[in-house]
Amino acid sequence: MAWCPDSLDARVRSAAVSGSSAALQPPASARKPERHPDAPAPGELLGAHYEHCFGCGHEQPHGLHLEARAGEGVSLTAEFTVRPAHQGAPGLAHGGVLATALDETLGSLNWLLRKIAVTGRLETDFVRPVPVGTTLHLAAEVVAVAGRKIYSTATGRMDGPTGPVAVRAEALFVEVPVEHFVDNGREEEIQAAMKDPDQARRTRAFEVNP
Ligand SMILES: CCCCCCCC/C=C\CCCCCCCC(=O)SCCNC(=O)CCNC(=O)[C@H](O)C(C)(C)COP(=O)(O)OP(=O)(O)OC[C@H]1O[C@@H](n2cnc3c(N)ncnc32)[C@H](O)[C@@H]1OP(=O)(O)O
Repeated sequence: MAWCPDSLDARVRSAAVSGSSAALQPPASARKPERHPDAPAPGELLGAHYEHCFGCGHEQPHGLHLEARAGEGVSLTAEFTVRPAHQGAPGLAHGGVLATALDETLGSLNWLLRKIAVTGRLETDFVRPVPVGTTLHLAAEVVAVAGRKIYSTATGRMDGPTGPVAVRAEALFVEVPVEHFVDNGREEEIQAAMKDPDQARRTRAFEVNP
């Protein structure tokens, strides 16, 4: 089938109105997210939560090297440039890589709440093919919080921050204690992380600012 921008626009509209699965609908008891008073100011870079993270780690040579910047409220932006290593079809980004970029961007939001949380559910709409060399302009926000459950949404646009939507996602993150990582992570990396003073400082920030 020939590439047709009109039908793509229709799909963007339908993705925006079709809604997500019931598991991603906040319950009636959900409340508005509250930006933590110690969250980075709008415009500030958030920094990596772990230097070897595939999404944001500076010391991860195979990673996406996403850098998120705090926005107003509980929102942020990030940019991701699709490199040849990210291909699925020739010259096009792999969908799993795009989902990773969305997952990382959504995960970074939890810094603004000062909560440690992991992805429970991630639903992704792939709306336009994304060629290698494209810079995706990602924008994400937390829409609701219910107990440990954090509901958030993200879009990735092409040709600038107000360009056409290429991917979008809705997610449910679940807040976890630090023990989630200590108990489940491979011993080798956990020990190294515990010995790293920078990692200890980042982790402590969450523990002393509940
Ligand atoms: C010094 C060393 C320490 C280092 C510290 C490092 C700090 C790092 C800081 C930040 C790291 C952030 C990393 C970001 C990376 C990007 C984001 C990712 O890719 S994260 C990886 C992918 N995700 C997972 O690996 C989760 C695997 N899943 C689990 O571990 C569990 O299933 C978990 C925690 C999600 C839930 O398990 P439960 O036993 O704690 O809690 P339950 O009771 O099952 O769920 C709580 C509520 O959430 C709902 N829920 C859970 N999963 C759901 C799902 N899939 N769909 C819908 N609802 C779900 C449940 O229905 C329940 O709701 P009701 O309270 O009853 O209303």
